Amino acid sequence: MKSIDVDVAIIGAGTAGLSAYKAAIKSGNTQSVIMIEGGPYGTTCARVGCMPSKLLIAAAEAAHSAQHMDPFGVHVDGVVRVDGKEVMDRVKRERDRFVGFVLEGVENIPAEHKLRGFARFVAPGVLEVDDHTRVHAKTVVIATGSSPSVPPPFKELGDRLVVNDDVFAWNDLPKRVVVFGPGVIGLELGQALARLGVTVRVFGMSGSLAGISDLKVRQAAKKIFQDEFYLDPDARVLETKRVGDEVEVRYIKLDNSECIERFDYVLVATGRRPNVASLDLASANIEVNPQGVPAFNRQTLQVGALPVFIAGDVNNDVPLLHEAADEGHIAGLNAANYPDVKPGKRTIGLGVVFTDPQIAMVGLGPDKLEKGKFVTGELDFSGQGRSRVMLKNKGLMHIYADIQTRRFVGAQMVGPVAEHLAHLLAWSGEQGMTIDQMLTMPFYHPVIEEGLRTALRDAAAKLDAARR
Ligand SMILES: Cc1cc2nc3c(=O)[nH]c(=O)nc-3n(C[C@H](O)[C@H](O)[C@H](O)COP(=O)(O)OP(=O)(O)OC[C@H]3O[C@@H](n4cnc5c(N)ncnc54)[C@H](O)[C@@H]3O)c2cc1C
Ligand SMILES: NC(=O)c1ccc[n+]([C@@H]2O[C@H](COP(=O)([O-])OP(=O)(O)OC[C@H]3O[C@@H](n4cnc5c(N)ncnc54)[C@H](O)[C@@H]3O)[C@@H](O)[C@H]2O)c1
Repeated sequence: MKSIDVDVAIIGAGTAGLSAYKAAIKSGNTQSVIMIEGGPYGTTCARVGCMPSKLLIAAAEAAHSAQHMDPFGVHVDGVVRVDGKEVMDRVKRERDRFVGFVLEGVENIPAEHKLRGFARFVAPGVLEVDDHTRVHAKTVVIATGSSPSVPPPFKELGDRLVVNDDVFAWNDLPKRVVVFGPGVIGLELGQALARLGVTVRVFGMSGSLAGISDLKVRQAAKKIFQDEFYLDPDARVLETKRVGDEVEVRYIKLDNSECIERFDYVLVATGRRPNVASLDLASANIEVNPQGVPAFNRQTLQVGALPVFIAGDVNNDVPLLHEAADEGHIAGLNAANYPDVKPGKRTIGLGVVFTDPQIAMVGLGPDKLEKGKFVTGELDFSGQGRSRVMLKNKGLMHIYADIQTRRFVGAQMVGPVAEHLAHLLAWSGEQGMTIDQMLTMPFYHPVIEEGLRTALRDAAAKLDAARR
């Protein structure tokens, strides 16, 4: 077996790993860096995550718009035809373009900085890659990402069971798909498939919906999506079994009747699991929690006091692309500068679900705020001027403000252009702005941001009332 000595070893060449690599190299503080990748290059985001999902959603939105023009007095005379093969062809073509950019970047990394194979610890600071190379590293960055977590009973469905990766490998759209898990993935893909003409049922557990913790916002979202496709966030599924090339599901419908339906595929989107199992962390004396994830400092990304850092989905903290990139940067820099470990800049929480209407979450939700210490400014999008003009007037926005400081602390919403509203709010939060300061900002007319102002005004009035 070949043996090499390096300053920094990075396990995983996804978004976090590549970001760690760039930061370590840029630090100028290290002689040697190696980035180890076992799977295909290209990143989860570009290959089977953010980008292909948004491409499928874009096709779905085009189909939906074309089918819903009548209220404007604009009619499509004839049928709006969705060609599944063409839809999937564009998804894959454009996806490959995005992956191509990542591959180009990897290609430009010197060969001596790259190692192919799956790494695992065999001792503190010592990794074995497949069975060909032993790497002795002064510091290690773990950036191995996450994988779909599939509950065991679904595994009996064989090739009728699919996860997100499989959807983006389809050459054509199937006719009927049952989705388990109305989280971010299930809701985005479920709605997109439904809009593309696939018969879709989405089943969840215990009422949870796309991670929305504000019950009133969640209820508003549930109603909007239920008006469009079959969604039961608290489903009573009695049996799921394979019958020939189909899957039969017996369940209690929302109207309480029992029903049996057959589907081409079961899309399991019941959450993701950090890729830690095969790393053999125990060999490096790394203690882990019940999920197998080491305890780490979220400012430095350091694992305990060890020369080990953990970044991206694998640390199971905030599994989002921009967080993986930020964490990779901090981890890479600290690994290169070890033992001079410094806290890096973390930003306010920001999450967007690309459904229509979109769902967005910023900062803290009501579940994380102390009862009686905050007020909630509200906007119901049904009467919001610009949204109504565009017939996008569905949704609810909640803005949370701290009674003591009058500062914006968080927001949850379902509504039009939530991706943009959420950015304005996140940037305000980053600046530590009060609701009053936010209200001094300009608001054009007529724009959806005027709805944000309504919610801010409501919050300001409630803050005043809370003080009296
Ligand atoms: C369907 C879907 C849609 C998404 N949409 C969005 C979105 O719109 N916006 C957003 O912000 N986020 C989105 N995400 C989340 C986002 O994709 C992830 O947060 C991000 O890709 C995580 O990057 P990472 O570097 O941690 O992991 P990855 O990119 O998965 O990289 C990990 C790498 O480590 C490698 N590896 C694993 N184990 C080993 C080992 N032992 N040895 C060597 N290599 C190993 C893997 O092969 C992989 O290449 C989405 C995710 C999915 C699944
Ligand atoms: N737009 C985005 O930013 C975006 C898009 C997709 C994915 N992601 C990232 O990927 C992560 C994983 O997404 P996800 O949707 O797989 O996970 P998730 O944790 O968001 O949702 C999983 C859902 O499945 C439900 N569930 C669990 N077991 C179930 C069962 N047996 N039957 C039915 N429902 C069940 C849960 O209650 C939950 O609602 C997200 O947390 C997010 O960070 C982000």
